[in-house]
Amino acid sequence: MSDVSNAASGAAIAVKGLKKAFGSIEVIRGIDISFPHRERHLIIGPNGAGKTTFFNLLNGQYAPSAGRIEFLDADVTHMPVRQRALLGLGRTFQIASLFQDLSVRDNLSIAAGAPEVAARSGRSGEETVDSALRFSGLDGDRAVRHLSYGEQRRLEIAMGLATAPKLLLLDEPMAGLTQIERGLVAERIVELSASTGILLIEHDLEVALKLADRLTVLHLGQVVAHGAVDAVMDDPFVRKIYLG
Ligand SMILES: Nc1ncnc2c1ncn2[C@@H]1O[C@H](COP(=O)(O)OP(=O)(O)OP(=O)(O)O)[C@@H](O)[C@H]1O
Repeated sequence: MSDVSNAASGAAIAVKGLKKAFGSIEVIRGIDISFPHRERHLIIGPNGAGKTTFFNLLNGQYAPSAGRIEFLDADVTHMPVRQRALLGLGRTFQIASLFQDLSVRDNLSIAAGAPEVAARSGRSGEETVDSALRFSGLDGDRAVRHLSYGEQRRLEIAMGLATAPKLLLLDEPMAGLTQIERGLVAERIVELSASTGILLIEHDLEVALKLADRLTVLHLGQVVAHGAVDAVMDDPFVRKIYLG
């Protein structure tokens, strides 16, 4: 790995020796990395590099084959998804998990409902929902089934926000959106990062590179570059992977 990072202090999340195999195929092949608090960090890599698998390990959806994961200095390696979420490790809800017959506001209320959310945010559930609603730019009374695809993607991110995360994992939030909707989501992500750290997987580099503080490139289950955006994009190996 070529390390072009600036020294980072105080990790929000840190992994050591992380590996994940499905049967005999090792998809994550030994990742050591940490992400500081309050950073907008972009993760890129070719299809099949292991980006989504990496997120699934971070949030507890998959158990690692080896290695250790620390979130806010606590060992969460074997902690279930819900418990990590209660600690403040958020992941956007998928459209499939939105309640289509309920209103936008009711969906946000469900996301904000856990007592830990109020404790973490220091705000009432209603305030958290109002703020997530403003963030979404949506009419709270509309039923989710009447929203466009782009609006539902925005609600997905707002649902993540309504859990008052300390770190939010966003997996391809721009996918399937128009150019205008991508711009809106990018603006929202920048706003969001005032109160939470963001780890973002995104294929649309034109939009995503503009909003990232730092960048990590995964390739064949390993980190091949990590650090400031310009330095990583100038890295000869990264250019080779992307430009051939
Ligand atoms: N549950 C699973 N069982 C078996 N193989 C899996 C599983 N999940 C992922 N893989 C394999 O792991 C590799 C990495 O997949 P992953 O989805 O993490 O890559 P990615 O970098 O997110 O790709 P993309 O950019 O296409 O979304 C792929 O070869 C994929 O087929």
